[in-house]
Amino acid sequence: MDFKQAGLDNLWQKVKEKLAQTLPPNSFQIWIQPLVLLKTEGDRIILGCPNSFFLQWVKRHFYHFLKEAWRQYAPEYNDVIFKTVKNKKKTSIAVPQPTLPLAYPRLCENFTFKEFIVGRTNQYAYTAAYNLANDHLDQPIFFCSDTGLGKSHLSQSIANHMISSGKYTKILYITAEDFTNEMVSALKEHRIHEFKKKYRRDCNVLILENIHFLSGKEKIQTELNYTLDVLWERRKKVVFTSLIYPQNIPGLKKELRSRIESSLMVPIDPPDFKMRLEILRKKAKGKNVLIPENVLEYLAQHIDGDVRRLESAINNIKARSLLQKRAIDLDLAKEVREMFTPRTSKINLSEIKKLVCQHYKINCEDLISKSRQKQIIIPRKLAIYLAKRYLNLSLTELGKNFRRHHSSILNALNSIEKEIKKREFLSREVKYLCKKIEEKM
Ligand SMILES: Nc1ncnc2c1ncn2[C@@H]1O[C@H](COP(=O)(O)OP(=O)(O)OP(=O)(O)O)[C@@H](O)[C@H]1O
Repeated sequence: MDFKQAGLDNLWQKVKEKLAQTLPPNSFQIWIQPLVLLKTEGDRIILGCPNSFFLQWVKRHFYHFLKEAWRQYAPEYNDVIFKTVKNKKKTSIAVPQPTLPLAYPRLCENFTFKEFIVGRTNQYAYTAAYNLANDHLDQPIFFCSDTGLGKSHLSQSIANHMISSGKYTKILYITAEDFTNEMVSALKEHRIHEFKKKYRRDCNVLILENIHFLSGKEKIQTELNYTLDVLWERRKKVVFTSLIYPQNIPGLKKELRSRIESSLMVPIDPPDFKMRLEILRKKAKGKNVLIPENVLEYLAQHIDGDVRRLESAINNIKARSLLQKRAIDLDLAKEVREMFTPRTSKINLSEIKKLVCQHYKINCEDLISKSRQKQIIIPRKLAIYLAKRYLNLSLTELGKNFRRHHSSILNALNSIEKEIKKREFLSREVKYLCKKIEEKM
């Protein structure tokens, strides 16, 4: 018998017993039990993992626990190294497949149903999400709203709820952009089968954010079509989010559009005064900051739209009161509110439009016309871009001001940003116009 190995096995047993007391039973069972003590190399312990996914996960989440536990029982070992072992020692240990949801690393733990303020404008969205998370709804959901109105919060609440209920495993939460990147690298690295398996066979719940990003990406759309067919055939749950409805997403192939349109279409509108007040109250409480009711009401009255603005108002109130040692009163609230309303105080939309039109020698009416002439399209897109940049108007507000649907606004913003990056001449024009605007501010 190899005494050194026997001693090591003994130590490993103790390390595992220690971890069994420290870690949640599920985590221990799934991630520590399958590890195999391979050998030592100098002051390093080498542990074997069943596959590379497992290895990455354990390294990321349990490395410090393992290192500390080893140090406690055998201080001569300073480090823990992981290696994959292909079936070598498998005979002695049953290796469970990782059953934890793959979504864990990407979810924000505060995005829960409990933290979500429900009111007139998002009641339907909340109810749909809650029912899907509790398995009372089979249909896919399509959450649609302008930015910062709770699409990610609700879709992640579904995932967080499912995880904590323990009923669902293999929840995939991913943005359409990451889905695209993952598919492109899978193609390049000849791992497309693995990719397909992950999204079609190994997935019980797919939450795909920002579907509008797939605009014009035909290959990805085709892959997603097949994936959705398989998931629906297997009665799996699917959730989409987007800034715009499928019929308004430019460059969305009709096959994918029709599949997505079979979902429950769920809009989320901007919060009304009552909800804004409630959101401010709750966020202030969450940040441990005591804000008088009249200040909260003032902020709710004057800061609307995007909920991120409300969160930021609370953060700014808190920071100013702490750093400048000031009382939280209406004066402070007015200063903070100013930061969210530059459009009324300094530069406004008509000045931006006028500046662009003067520069390109066109008529201001052309900006809102239907003209597709090149000499009009570029200034129009630039005016939209500058209005977004300096006035932080939402897509809906921009749409109203340029007499366009907000999907066309989104399209204009995406394409002009690309063109500015690509064309040196245009980038110089933008710099010049920005300088002119900033001089007026
Ligand atoms: N009803 C609500 N109650 C509490 N917090 C909310 C609510 N709606 C939004 N929020 C908060 O506002 C912030 C922005 O929300 P979220 O990220 O979900 O928006 P989004 O619609 O996904 O935006 P985007 O389109 O820009 O990704 C988050 O911190 C979220 O917690």
